[in-house]
Amino acid sequence: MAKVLSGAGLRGQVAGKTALSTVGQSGSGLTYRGYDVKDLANSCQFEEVAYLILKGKLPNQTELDEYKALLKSMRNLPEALKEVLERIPANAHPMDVLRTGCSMLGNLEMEEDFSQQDHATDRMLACFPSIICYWYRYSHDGVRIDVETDDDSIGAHFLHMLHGEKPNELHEQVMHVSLILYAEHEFNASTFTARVCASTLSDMHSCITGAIGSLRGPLHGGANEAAMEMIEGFTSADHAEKEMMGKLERKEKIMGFGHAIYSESDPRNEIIKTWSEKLANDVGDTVLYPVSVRCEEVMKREKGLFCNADFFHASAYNFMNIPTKLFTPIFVMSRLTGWAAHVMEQRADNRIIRPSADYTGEELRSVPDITER
Ligand SMILES: CC(=O)SCCNC(=O)CCNC(=O)[C@H](O)C(C)(C)COP(=O)(O)OP(=O)(O)OC[C@H]1O[C@@H](n2cnc3c(N)ncnc32)[C@H](O)[C@@H]1OP(=O)(O)O
Ligand SMILES: O=C([O-])CC(=O)C(=O)O
Repeated sequence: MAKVLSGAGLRGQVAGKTALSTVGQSGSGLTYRGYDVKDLANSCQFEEVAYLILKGKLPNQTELDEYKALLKSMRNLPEALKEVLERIPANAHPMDVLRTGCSMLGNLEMEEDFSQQDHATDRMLACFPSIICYWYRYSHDGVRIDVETDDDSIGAHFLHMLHGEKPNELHEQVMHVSLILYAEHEFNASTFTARVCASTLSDMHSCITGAIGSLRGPLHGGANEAAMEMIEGFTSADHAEKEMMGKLERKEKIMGFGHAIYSESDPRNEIIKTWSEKLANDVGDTVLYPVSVRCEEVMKREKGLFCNADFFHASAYNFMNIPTKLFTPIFVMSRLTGWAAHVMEQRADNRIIRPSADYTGEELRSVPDITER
């Protein structure tokens, strides 16, 4: 008989193997293929880290230049996909738009067999920012933007299309850091979704479409959006403290805090927090950053809970004038690398993922005639 797992949410259960990352092995700490995320965020561009995760090694300069040129050449969108995006209303959630965009791309540029998995992944990495911004600018501003900008990086491409002008150096740098921090995280809910889908030998677009749906929820990637909605309602640090205390008394969950694996801290927090502070100084903010810091203090003091990767991403993105609803789609632009690498890893040593359930329903019984129910 199958062993019944004790904790809800499969917490603490080993569900497979990975060579991609380690998460919270000593209560904190995150590595991608053996490199500390802090070192990667300090010294790399996002495209280097995407290459590391997807291809197994850090690129040399020539490899990086070639990879960036390849991605740059794949930013355009097929007309049929643009037509679909133009039909999605402005009040749709951009995560739903991206889910549809990914699925439609899979119809138009199908992964015929697994030998095309690298191409399918690179194409999505290059054109997800185009999908988000093409829809956003068409539905909100009525313009059909040119998605083939000459920007050097994925982050700059995104900001350029969104704002209609090239980003400054600080903003491009923050996008590199943010995309690196979000890129990979072992068997989190969305990645596990992708692996389960991959284990049926399904195609890459199906795996990624399912993962987008999993990431959307506020207990996972959607927390950066939910955190922003909360902090923008606070007018000062003292106001934030008062409201937070009320929420805790009412036993509400505060988005952007806590973690299923880390027990001491989320190493991504101190990195994005530093960049959020730099951005706050750059825009002369005197409210949002102090409010965020006070929320962090209150949660530590009252609940012993720490900020996860999402909390200070909210203020950082806000300082760069990114609309709140686009926060989680940026997470997708990055996590796509981790998802795809996990799909490839699953395919390389596959057995269909099919756990068992502990049955809690009725004993065996006979079907009554419809007149007797
Ligand atoms: C990039 C990412 O996906 S990071 C995660 C983003 N998600 C969020 O920020 C949503 C808010 N956080 C949470 O809901 C949770 O902390 C999760 C989903 C991240 C982890 O969930 P779990 O591992 O199941 O932790 P769990 O919910 O059991 O928390 C343990 C205790 O801390 C409390 N707690 C955990 N997180 C929070 C929070 N954010 N606010 C208030 N209380 C919390 C729980 O209520 C629980 O208390 P209890 O024992 O009195 O019931
Ligand atoms: O690992 C998790 O459960 C959630 C998380 O932080 C991530 O996916 O980045």
